Amino acid sequence: MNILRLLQGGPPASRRFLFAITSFTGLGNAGLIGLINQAAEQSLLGAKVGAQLLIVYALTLAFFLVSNRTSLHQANRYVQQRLEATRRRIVTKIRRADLRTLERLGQGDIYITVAQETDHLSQTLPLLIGAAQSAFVLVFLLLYIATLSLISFAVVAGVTALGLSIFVIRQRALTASLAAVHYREAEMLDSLSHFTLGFQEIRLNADRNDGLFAHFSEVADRLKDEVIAIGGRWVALLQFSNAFIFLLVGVVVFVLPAFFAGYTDTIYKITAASVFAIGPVAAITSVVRLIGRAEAGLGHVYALEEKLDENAPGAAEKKPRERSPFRDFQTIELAGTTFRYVDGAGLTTFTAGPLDFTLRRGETVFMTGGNGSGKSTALKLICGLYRPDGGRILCDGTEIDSSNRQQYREIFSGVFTDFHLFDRLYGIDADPEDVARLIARMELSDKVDFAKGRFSTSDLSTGQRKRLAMIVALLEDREVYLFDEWAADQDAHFREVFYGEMLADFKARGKTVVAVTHDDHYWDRCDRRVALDLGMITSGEGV
Ligand SMILES: Nc1ncnc2c1ncn2[C@@H]1O[C@H](COP(=O)(O)OP(=O)(O)OP(=O)(O)O)[C@@H](O)[C@H]1O
Repeated sequence: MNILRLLQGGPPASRRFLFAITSFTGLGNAGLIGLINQAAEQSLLGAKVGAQLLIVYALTLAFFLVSNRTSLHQANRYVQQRLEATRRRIVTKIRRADLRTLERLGQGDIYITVAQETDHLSQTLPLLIGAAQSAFVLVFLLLYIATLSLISFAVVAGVTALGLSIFVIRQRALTASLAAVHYREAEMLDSLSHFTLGFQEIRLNADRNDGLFAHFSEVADRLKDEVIAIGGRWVALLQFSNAFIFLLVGVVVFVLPAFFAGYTDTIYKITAASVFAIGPVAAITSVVRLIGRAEAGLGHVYALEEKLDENAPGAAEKKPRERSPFRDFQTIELAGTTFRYVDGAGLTTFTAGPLDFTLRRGETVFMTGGNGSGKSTALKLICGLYRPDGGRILCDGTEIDSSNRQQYREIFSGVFTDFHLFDRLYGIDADPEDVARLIARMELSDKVDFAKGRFSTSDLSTGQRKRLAMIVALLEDREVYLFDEWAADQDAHFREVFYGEMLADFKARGKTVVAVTHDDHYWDRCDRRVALDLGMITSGEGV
């Protein structure tokens, strides 16, 4: 059970304390029921209910209230700590994952699972402690019945065990259906996102708009049907629990007296104890849906974690960063390096390489080729974002493997086609004056401000966003710069700045540059050009 797996992970002392305090609550609750029974019996026999019983009752009530309160507080604290630890663990795995693993998982799944599911769990799991308390009450009630009549205990325990087994089987079916709803919800969200992301396109084409809406309605309809079916299962489970408890009381009141002599003396107390069980049983069944939802939610969290674990880099790659020993490199060599994109069915969709290529310190290399020829893939291989499937990458003769790959990555910076602008300069201790100078150099002074480690920007065009990404890359001050069609979104003036001034600046500062470009009239601005086709280097001067 996923909930147990989550709860088991915490500090043993807190777990034991939670277990103990919750069982005390159940004990207090059952004690109160026993005392009520005793007082009622005395009244029935015409005896006066003594002050002693009243005091014991008041003390038991105080014990119950204190342990109940402590149990709920402790459960909330414990669950939030467990969820926080799970969130941290998953984010740690994400930040250490392979780029390919993350590309395969997709952002939507990660976001929904880490943010939405854990948030939902943080609200529902503490509520389940009420059900746990009720479970303890039931256990103590059974023990109480055992003190009254062993035969009744055996019958009631037997019927309860049978009822519980049926309940658990049905509850599992409900959990499985809830897991299926998760995928339907994701499908619905996906369909919904087309309305906002593709708003311009659907407003220009009414037929597309209608087609998308028809698809959305279909998906939403399927989700509704699934949720209604789950509602039906839940109602059936609820009805079963109600029927079960009255069946139990019926057995105690009508069946047992017919079979056992002397039973009539205790029938009153056992009946009362059975009736008191109605509350706890109702409390447990009322959270069944929540348990199912929490089980399914945690199932997704653990499934995501397993996918992240499948391709996790070796432990050596997780080492904290030191100053990279590769910063003074002279050559980077790709020797027969290959890389494959593999789809969900395990089929290779594209192969890059074998690539044989040497990059020397300080040179400016242009990478050219048609769409889909593998230029971006080659860049990600060169900088160690993709692990080669075959061949080797050597830096000054040292092979790059999982023990040094992170240190190797630390000599690279750049702007990829799918670059991301962070909200602040994480991990870069930049002098605000340098930043201001670069903002002016990129002609963004009227658009971008920098204060307290953060950029504040008004709406930027794609070209302007790329210029801001360039500022961040320059502030990183790395040895090798990779640019994937950086100039493609710049105007003629800024293209000239890039090819005419910036590349010369990089060279003057001894930086190595590999730039993917389609701008053939600037091809003379590099030391050499490497052309790719179908993932292979087809020509290159001095390769
Ligand atoms: N993340 C990915 N998952 C699966 N296949 C991919 C992925 N990225 C690229 N590909 C495939 O690999 C091939 C090479 O793509 P790549 O982006 O490296 O080419 P490119 O030369 O940079 O193209 P372009 O000039 O259009 O940017 C293409 O067939 C593409 O469909």
